[in-house]
Amino acid sequence: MALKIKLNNVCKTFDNKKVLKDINFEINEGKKIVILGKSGVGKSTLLNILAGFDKEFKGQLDYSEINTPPNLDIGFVFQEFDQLFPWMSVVDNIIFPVKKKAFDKKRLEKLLELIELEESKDKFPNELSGGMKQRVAIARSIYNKPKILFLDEPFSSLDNSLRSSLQDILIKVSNVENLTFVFVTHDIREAIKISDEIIILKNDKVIIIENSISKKIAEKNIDEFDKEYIDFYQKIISKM
Ligand SMILES: Nc1ncnc2c1ncn2[C@@H]1O[C@H](COP(=O)(O)OP(=O)(O)OP(=O)(O)O)[C@@H](O)[C@H]1O
Repeated sequence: MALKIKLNNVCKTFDNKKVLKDINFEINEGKKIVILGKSGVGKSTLLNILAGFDKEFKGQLDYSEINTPPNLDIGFVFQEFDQLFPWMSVVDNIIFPVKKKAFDKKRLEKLLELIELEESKDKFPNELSGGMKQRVAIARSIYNKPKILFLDEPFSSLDNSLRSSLQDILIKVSNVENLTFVFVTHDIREAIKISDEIIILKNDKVIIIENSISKKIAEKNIDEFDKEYIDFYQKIISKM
């Protein structure tokens, strides 16, 4: 059996305000999924429900081949740069979730190389840039080989060139590790670049689009695809 998360009529209300209404879709193993939508549409709310942080919702959420989260079957990367422990080195932050149970030196070395952290491994968070902190957060979230990784706008506070290099690292890591991930963003360009499936969210509406272009973008310059695809997504969002 393969990993599957199935949402059935998921609804969420805050103070009588319906934020999510009858959301239905599936997350399947190996997929790189982006949830795309304007600010305030409920992307983080949905991610928190999927990751098991918020249990107060209506509807059904079925997990196959994964223990109902939150637990170490999932990894989570937040937007904020302060998600690392300031009193721990890069290495200690990365191995923290499983420190006592199973420290795996080879695993650590592989991740430090893959996420380009070798030279910073003994530094502390206050010696790192925002981009470096987010790289450490990614390394920590996947050290234990979670079955699925959730990322909530992890690069949105970075400038464009740094953001692009972090996207490249995420693509590389997810290919090498065969990661299933769900990534929230309001940036169409980012969504097109890193996903193979885009879920466009607008309250009670969800449109799912297979993103065959992402593989081509990995080899070419995204600007070559800008006009056609960004116009396409903008039209969909404005019509929803
Ligand atoms: N704990 C809460 N209590 C009350 N309202 C909330 C709470 N969390 C979120 N909301 C409201 O739910 C709506 C959706 O918020 P959410 O953060 O999920 O949106 P988002 O699409 O992730 O936005 P952004 O892109 O700006 O982060 C917003 O109107 C927000 O104010």
